Amino acid sequence: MRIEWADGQMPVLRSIRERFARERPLEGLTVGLCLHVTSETGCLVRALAAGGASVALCASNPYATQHDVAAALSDEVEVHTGGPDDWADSVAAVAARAPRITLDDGADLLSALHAVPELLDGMLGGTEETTTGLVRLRAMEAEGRLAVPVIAVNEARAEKALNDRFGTGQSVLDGILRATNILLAGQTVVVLGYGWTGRGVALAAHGLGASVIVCEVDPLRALEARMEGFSVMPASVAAERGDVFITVTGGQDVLRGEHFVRMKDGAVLANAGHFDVEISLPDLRGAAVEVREVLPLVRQYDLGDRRLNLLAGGRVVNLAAADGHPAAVMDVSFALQALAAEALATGSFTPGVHPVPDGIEREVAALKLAALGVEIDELTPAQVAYRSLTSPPLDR
Ligand SMILES: NC(=O)c1ccc[n+]([C@@H]2O[C@H](COP(=O)([O-])OP(=O)(O)OC[C@H]3O[C@@H](n4cnc5c(N)ncnc54)[C@H](O)[C@@H]3O)[C@@H](O)[C@H]2O)c1
Repeated sequence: MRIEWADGQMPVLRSIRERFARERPLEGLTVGLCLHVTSETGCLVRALAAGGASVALCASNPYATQHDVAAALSDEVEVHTGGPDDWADSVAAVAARAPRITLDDGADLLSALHAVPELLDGMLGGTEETTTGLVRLRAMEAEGRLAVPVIAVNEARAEKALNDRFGTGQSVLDGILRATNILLAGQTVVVLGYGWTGRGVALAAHGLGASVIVCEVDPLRALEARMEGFSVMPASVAAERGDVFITVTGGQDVLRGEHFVRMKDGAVLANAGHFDVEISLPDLRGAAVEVREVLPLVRQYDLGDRRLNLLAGGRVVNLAAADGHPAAVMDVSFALQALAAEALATGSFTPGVHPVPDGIEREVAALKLAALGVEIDELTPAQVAYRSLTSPPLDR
């Protein structure tokens, strides 16, 4: 049922699945997937299978597997979802199928294939869903070890604009609200880090009626935040004003002792960055006279004269306290994945990391607009001709 529910929220991927079923662009190819095993991934698996692929799936993170989804998919395709102890075996089992195309979230499958070079024979390439995976793959490329093309889905404009901004923006607040049930309207929310993700969090908090303060270390990003209507100030000043603090920088110790001592009684601390090092837990523990769990996902640090409330132990709050990105956002990510797989099957790429071809970005955006019932203009032939002129005509 969960996959059917996600399918209802993923019209772009559904339309690609329907086209794949007619055109069968992946006919006869084994496609290996090492992704979070979720209902949205189930929809991607079905799209690839409709395109003629023989799909083998393992989990990119054994802790995030939705086991009911894995069980449902195992009736349709090959599924290897090991637990934490035998997770590496499940990745190796998919690698052993010698997939011609891989879809990774963290580069584990492609790394496993590179460990057995004969498995790379005839490989068309892979796609990568996450920053961490691209860091690994670029390191392999720099060392001359990356033997196949990889399409960097994670860096697509559509992915940044929709997934990081709107998906993370909404789901981070969802996590905070589920954990605390506070009213955000009228509160001051401090967003630390104004990248794609931080601006999504700021936008969502503003939309719920909060006053938003942004803290940055990059002058250009800080300027953008200010021009987009947010207050900008150093974290040490924001510490005294905020009711809710959200770190989303990718760095460490963004909130630390010097900030905790300035915060108001009852302040809420949440992290949306990848690792649980953005809020200094050692500093919080060091400053506290007492620590207690006040709600299932809320740990309260009593500093003597004030109490600070840490959500989900400082882990990424939209996954730890909510359900991560909505299916409608994964629709765009996985549409990019499906079309990137098709591009690898039908095109010719050289080994190395490649951006998502512009045509795919445009196709996904156009399909998403169509699903939303939005029409846009097209350039007239005269406008197309004008754009190709090297200098504008002097007379009209
Ligand atoms: N929770 C999710 O679902 C989710 C989704 C996407 C990304 N992320 C994570 O969020 C983090 C940020 O991702 P991004 O794509 O926005 O990155 P980004 O690099 O575009 O933006 C990070 C911003 O933080 C700023 N920054 C760095 N250190 C700072 C500090 N000490 N104080 C204030 N600002 C600081 C940087 O100048 C930059 O503008 C990463 O850890 C990423 O993995 C989480």
